[in-house]
Amino acid sequence: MPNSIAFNTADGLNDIYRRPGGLLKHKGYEAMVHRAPNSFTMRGGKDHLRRRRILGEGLSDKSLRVYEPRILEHINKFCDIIAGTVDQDGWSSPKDMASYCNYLSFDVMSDIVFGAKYNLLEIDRFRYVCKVIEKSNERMNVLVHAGRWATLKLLDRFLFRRAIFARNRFIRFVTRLVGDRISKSKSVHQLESMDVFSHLQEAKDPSTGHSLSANEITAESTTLIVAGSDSTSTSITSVLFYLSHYPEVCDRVTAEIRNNFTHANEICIGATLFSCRYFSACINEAFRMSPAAGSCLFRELPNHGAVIDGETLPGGSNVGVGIYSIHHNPTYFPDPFTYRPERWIVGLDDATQGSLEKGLSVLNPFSVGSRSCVGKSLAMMELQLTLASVLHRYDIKLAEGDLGRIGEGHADWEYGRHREHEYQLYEYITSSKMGPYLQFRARKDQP
Ligand code: HEM
Repeated sequence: MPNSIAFNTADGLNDIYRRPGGLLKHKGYEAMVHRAPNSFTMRGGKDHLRRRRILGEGLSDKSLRVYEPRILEHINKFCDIIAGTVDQDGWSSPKDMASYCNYLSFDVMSDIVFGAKYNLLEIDRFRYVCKVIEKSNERMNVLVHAGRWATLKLLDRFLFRRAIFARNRFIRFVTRLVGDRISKSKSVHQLESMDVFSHLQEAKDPSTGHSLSANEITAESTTLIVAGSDSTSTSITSVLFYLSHYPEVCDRVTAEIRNNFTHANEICIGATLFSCRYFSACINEAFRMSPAAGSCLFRELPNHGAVIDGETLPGGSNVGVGIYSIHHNPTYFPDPFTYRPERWIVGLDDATQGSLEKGLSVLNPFSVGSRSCVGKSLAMMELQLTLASVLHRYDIKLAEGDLGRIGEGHADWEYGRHREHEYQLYEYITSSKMGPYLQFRARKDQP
């Protein structure tokens, strides 16, 4: 795109995303609008701020405390299922974490957003939804980044026939989901049923007193499912990929979790989990290495132009920072393609306060500023609870043979995909992925 410039510096990140007043998202985001814009696709302005405030309530710390027990139920089911039947040494059969984490995240998101129990973890019937979201995003990604395709309707239909079919299937699924939720809201008014949808239904515009329309509520809740499930699943699989490829790191973080929680049912969001510094470092390092949304999130400069990272640029240009790129910039992260959680803890390895601050200044898997991820706390809750529960209950190992190689790069693949110890993600707004295939064994010293 000749009018778009990507920066790869901390100053660029600040000038673009933390700018007072914010920059508009670039026009390509409009390609994602269906029926009504939502907080993700709105380019900016007061409407976006209002919408974001409403969502913020549904995803506030207070709401998350209500959701936590429900999230833990899904996670416990996930833990039971991944262990499944075991061989004579107690190891489960290899499980594809990409699929199981997709099911888990979808179950959590549909429960938290709609109060719906689809139980993809146990039942096949609705698993197709994860696949159609991914397929549909292949096309969306092209439309967002190269909007002109959208105007070439015949070509669009020809090239993306299957993606369009997938999108229509997803829309039919969501229409039914919303319909079910609306009928439920007429009969149920208990706290247990609280979900993000109920916040959207109850919200009123403070200036006009108007509620959101049915189309707006649908658009908003749909985007939460799409934005929230795939990205969280990728982030969980990514940590599991690195732990299974760096056994000494895995041993260390497992010991930390087991030393801090005697029983798995003690695991919850709170001071003890936050005190597990190595655990947090493992998550940060996976976010850095394989961010779920790794591309350049373009913003449009105002008509009068702007100075970005010392460069004067004309109005209308698109500017952004590639999240994957800056996470691998050696200025901020020496030896950027090695998974090294120690870099996030001062005093361990060669990490100093200065190097830590440098790294933190550009670590942005959730983006930064006024358009950063509104679901970050929910995502972190699911991610931390899932990983801590798995590590507490199970020893893990990579499947043997070719199965264990799935998700890795290969020396004879093209440059950039050649690193065996790098989890391979494929950018489609969020990411698609395969593997890792892991085996689980109940820990021997089970308390
Ligand atoms: C680890 C998991 C997640 C990651 C890595 C992630 C990442 C991101 C990123 C990078 C953005 C900025 C996108 C852009 O500017 O185009 C974003 C925005 C957003 N995310 Fe997330 N996200 C995650 C989980 C979630 C969850 C669980 C939800 C819903 C509950 C969610 C809802 C949203 C929404 C609505 C926006 C748009 C916010 C706005 O523009 O004001 N995300 N996310």
